[in-house]
Parts: sequence; structure tokens; C-alpha cells
Amino acid sequence: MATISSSIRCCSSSSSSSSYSNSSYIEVHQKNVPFSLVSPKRLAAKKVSLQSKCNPYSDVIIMQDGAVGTTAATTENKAPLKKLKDELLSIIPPDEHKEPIEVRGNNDKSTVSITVVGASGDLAKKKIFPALFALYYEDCLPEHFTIFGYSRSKMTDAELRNMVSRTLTCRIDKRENCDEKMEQFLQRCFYQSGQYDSQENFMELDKTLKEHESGRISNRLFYLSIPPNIFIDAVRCASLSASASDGWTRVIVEKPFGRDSGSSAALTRALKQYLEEDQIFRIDHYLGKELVENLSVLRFSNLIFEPLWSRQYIRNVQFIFSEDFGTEGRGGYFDHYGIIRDIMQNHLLQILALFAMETPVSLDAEDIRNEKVKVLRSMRPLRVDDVVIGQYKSHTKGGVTYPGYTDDKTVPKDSLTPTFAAASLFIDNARWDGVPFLMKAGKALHNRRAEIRVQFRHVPGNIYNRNFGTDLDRATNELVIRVQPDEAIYLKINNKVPGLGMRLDRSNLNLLYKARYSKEIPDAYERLLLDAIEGERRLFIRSDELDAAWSLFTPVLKDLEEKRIIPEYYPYGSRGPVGAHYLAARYNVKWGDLGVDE
Ligand SMILES: NC(=O)C1=CN([C@@H]2O[C@H](COP(=O)(O)OP(=O)(O)OC[C@H]3O[C@@H](n4cnc5c(N)ncnc54)[C@H](OP(=O)(O)O)[C@@H]3O)[C@@H](O)[C@H]2O)C=CC1
Ligand SMILES: O=C1O[C@H](COP(=O)(O)O)[C@@H](O)[C@H](O)[C@H]1O
Repeated sequence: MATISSSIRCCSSSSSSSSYSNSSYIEVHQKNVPFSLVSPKRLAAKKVSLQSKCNPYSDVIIMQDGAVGTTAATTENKAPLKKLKDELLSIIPPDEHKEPIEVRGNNDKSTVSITVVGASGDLAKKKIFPALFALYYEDCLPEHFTIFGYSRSKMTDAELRNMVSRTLTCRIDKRENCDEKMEQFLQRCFYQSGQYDSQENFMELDKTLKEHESGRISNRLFYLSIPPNIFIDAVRCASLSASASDGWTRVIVEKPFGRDSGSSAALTRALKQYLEEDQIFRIDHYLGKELVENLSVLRFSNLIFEPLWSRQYIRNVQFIFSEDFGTEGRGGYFDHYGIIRDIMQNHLLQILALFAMETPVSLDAEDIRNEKVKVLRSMRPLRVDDVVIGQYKSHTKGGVTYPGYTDDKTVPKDSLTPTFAAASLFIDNARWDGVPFLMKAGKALHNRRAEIRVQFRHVPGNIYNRNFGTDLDRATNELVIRVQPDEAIYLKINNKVPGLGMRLDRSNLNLLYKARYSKEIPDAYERLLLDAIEGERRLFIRSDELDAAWSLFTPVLKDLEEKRIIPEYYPYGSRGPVGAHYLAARYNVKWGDLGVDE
């Protein structure tokens, strides 16, 4: 052990728990941060496993006596721990691993305080508290944790609990002890009222946090669920007056990260006055979605896909986002940003980067983020010619009148803000030269959907061409990764219809998640919150990624706004502006979601 690092200690102690007779733990101190441990009860069911249930990117460490712990996969501690794991595994052959026994020790010494800043708001109620409860329900939160709501509204702890309880739901697959779990969770939630720009108020928060931390090593996570104009005030106050004194302090920042390259860089500079880059967790919740996370698995762990993943076989790739509702309630925010900033520059571009990047050296956060930056920097900035914009207008259907975008009272009547956009992007590198990457995003369309469509090239010299008639697109192999709803991966292939004749049809090889997996898919915020607690950064946006993303969109956004380009109006609930078809047609492409057999 001594050969590994003086920062790794290995200890034994007697357990206070009755079900396990012996107890061992290892402590890894990196900047005074102990690594997290996984409950052995969960592991016991699986015997010795090399992955923790809650964070697949943390290593499970098997001690010589059979004890099991996990590492939080931070860049700081991952390297020595990997070495440690390798060493331990080489000492103990797999078939000699004993049953896991309880791992105790440093978990008792540390605690995590999660403060939701802006706790009275929409996102906190809709996503953050429910995600924290789901993590608690799944036994994924550390043993010692406390949740604080912080906002200006006056509320007692009981009122916060009441507000939170109305937003919580139980997992459909295990409801038995839900009420009990909910009550236990709510007892760990507290509320502190304060201003976002008051250091004094944050000092009061600090005092309350300390009382709950009861002398343990304190780790503090601040989730900024507030409008962007108050981000910096809140970060300043939290960092100067309520940082953890001995453990880590991390801040999750919600988008928007600026409106363009300039304002985004200014935000980053301001954040970095108070925080190191590795304390900033910029959320893009699409990266926490199951099928987005699966993209790399699909590409890099299946021999059949990676060889096809280039200009040689792929004709075009489409990233499609649609919502069947308008800006209801968020018009004020939206009008300042528009659909390009709201969806394309972040969610769709992040998916594109994961789709198109080269193979990372490893699954480490920095290796993945390096590859994403590289591919983003190989892309051509967009020009006005590369985009089509639209805005929804009022529409009456079946006796119901749906409002137009500018009917929203918080939106100026003469607003030209796009609620729909389609764009063609290109990656100027050896792999993707000439392949159109098309994006389409819109609100108030005919359905709610997010998907990736990969259209492959036509089969050269296809001897079955005559069976498809003149429309070769009908024979295109298309791989669809449906992010939501009804998560699925399906591949359209050409197949012979059974019978004596020779008739072909298009059929789907279909991996529909709800048919294949019985387990409920976790919400994106669950994964992201857990990662932030564990210090796993791969799903968060690094500042250079953000810069690269803004560089692509800033010129076109500026042009659209300066030239006051008028959007094409489309009826609420329709398929969007026709202009999107012309844009795709320029590259000989048809949008895959509009076909008869989509
Ligand atoms: N809601 C959503 O679905 C999504 C939101 N986001 C982002 O998450 C963050 C939070 O969103 P959301 O919860 O909708 O925001 P809200 O508008 O609901 O604001 C959150 C809280 O901030 C306080 N607040 C609101 N406006 C101001 C103001 N002008 N000055 C000071 N405090 C204010 C209020 O609390 P109090 O008055 O009690 O202090 C409010 O409850 C934003 O950055 C948003 O862009 C990102 C993706 C989706
Ligand atoms: O970030 C945002 O995302 C939501 C859509 O998220 P989803 O997980 O429900 O698909 C979008 O409605 C909102 O405008 C945008 O700010």
C-alpha cells in the first residue's frame, strides 16, 4: 500500500452495525476530500461487483479482507485509486473475493449539505427536489446529507416540506415503503430565507449549515436555480460567506450561460473570481438523459456501428427537438433568448458533439470533454443562410383556440424571437467532411419528441433498386435514437415480405426500452445531481466547450437580430415552417420525422 501514495490509508475498525462482524475502510484524502463509500448492503446482493449501482464511473475497491468501497471518480483521486484497485485485484484473484462486509469509517466523518438556491421556483419544485428524493429512495445519497431550500420567500421548514411533498412521486416499480421514505426524506429538508446578494444572509445560512453538519467534514453543493441576472451575486455570497471550511464546495449553474460569446465569457470570468473551474458544474440536462448517455456505449462498444460512423457511410445526421406546447408561463425568459439559444446551442449541440467526437482516450471526464471541444472547434460557424426561423401563431382546431407566441402577455407584441429554427451545420474534419448535420427545434408543434436520425448512404449498385421504384430514399437505412418519449433505438432495414413473390418492405429492428427493460428510467436531474455530489464532471460543460459552442452560434444570432429577420409564421400544433424542408432539400435531404413510416 505504501508504494501507492501517502494520500491513501487503509484501516480497520470494529463495526457498530449488528449485521456485519467486521469492518474495514480505506480513506483517500485529496484536498482533504474523503472518497465516498457505497453501502455494502446493496453490493451484498450482487456479491463482489466492480461497479457501484449509483455511479457506474466510480471504481469499486476490493480490500484484501474482502471489504468493498467505491471511489468518487474525480480527476484528482481517480488515478491513484485505479492503481490501488489494479494492485488489489492482482493480489486477490476474483474467485477468492470474500463476501463484501460493511464499509465504515470516513463516511461517518463527512456530510453533504445541498442548498437549492431559488427553492421557491419552478425548476426546484418540478425537477430538483423530486430528483433528490428519487436518489434518496434509491439509496444513492451519502449517509449523512441535509437539504436546504434558500430563497427570498418567507417559509418555515414545515412549509417547505409541505411544498416539496406535493412534488414528490414514488418509483412505479416499488411503492411499498414510499410514504415512510418520503417522511424520512422530508425530515432532512430545511429552509432558510434570504436575499441572493446579501453576504450577511449567507452567513446566517452558513451558521445553520454548520449546526446540521455537527462537526463532520462538510461538503457543500449549491444549486443555483435562479434567473441568470442574479447568478453572480449568489455565487459571490455563497463562496465568500458559506463555503465549506474543510470539505469541497461545488456550485451547479443552470443555463442560460450568457446570450452570446461575449456575455458567456463575462459570466465565466465573473464566476472564476469566486470559484475554480473544477467547482463549477454547468448543467445541460440533456446530457443526463438515458439515451444521450447511451450514445457512447452504442458507438464504442458495438463493432457494427463505429466502422460506419463517418462520411463514407453516413449521408446526413438529424437532431430533432419538438414540443407540443408553447412558452406557457416562460415567455418573459424565452423572449430574451429564443429557440436557438434555448435548445440548439446547448442541448442539440451537446448531443451532436457526443455523436461526432473521436474515441476518447478513456471515460474520464477530461478525456471526453477534450474530444467534444475538438469536434466543436472543427465546425463551421453558422451564417444566416444556414438557418430558417419560425414563430408560432394562434390556431383554432376542434373548437379550441391555441394562443400565438405574441399573445403571451410577457412577450412584446412585435417580437421576432424565433420559437422554431432549423439549421445545417458542417464539421470540417476528415471523418465528417461534407456531411450535413441538420438541426430542427421548435415549440408549439404537433408532437413532443427529441431524437437523432442517422441516414445512411444508398447501397451502391443495389440489385434490388427496381423494387423501390424511383424514390431511393425509401430504401435508406436509418438509425433512429429516440431520446424521448418512449425511449428507443431502431434501425430501418429493407426486408423481403414473406411469400412466393419478391416484395420488399421497410421494417424496424427495434429496441424499445419499455419492452426490453422493466426498470423505470431515471430523470436526467437525478444522474446529474448524483454526479455533482460525487465530483464526476463528464456530463457538465467545461468553459472551453462553452466558448466553442457560442463561437458557432454568435455570428448568426447577431445577424438575425441586427437585420431583424422576420420569422416564418406557423400555426400552433403544426409541423412547423415549410422553410425547413427547403433547407434540407438544399442538401438532398428529407427530414426523417416527416415520412410515412417514421
Ligand atoms: N423552469 C424550467 O423548466 C427550467 C429552468 N431553467 C433555468 O433554471 C433557473 C431557475 O428557473 P425557474 O425555477 O424556472 O426560475 P423562477 O423564475 O421560478 O425563479 C426561481 C426563484 O428565483 C427567485 N426570483 C425570480 N425572479 C427573481 C428576480 N428577478 N430577482 C430575484 N429573485 C428572483 C424567486 O424566488 P424568491 O422570490 O422566493 O426569492 C423564484 O422562485 C433559471 O436560470 C432558468 O433559466 C433551465 C431549464 C428549465
Ligand atoms: O432547457 C430547456 O428544456 C426544456 C425541455 O426539456 P425536457 O427535458 O422536458 O425535454 C424546454 O421546455 C425549455 O424551454 C428549455 O429551457
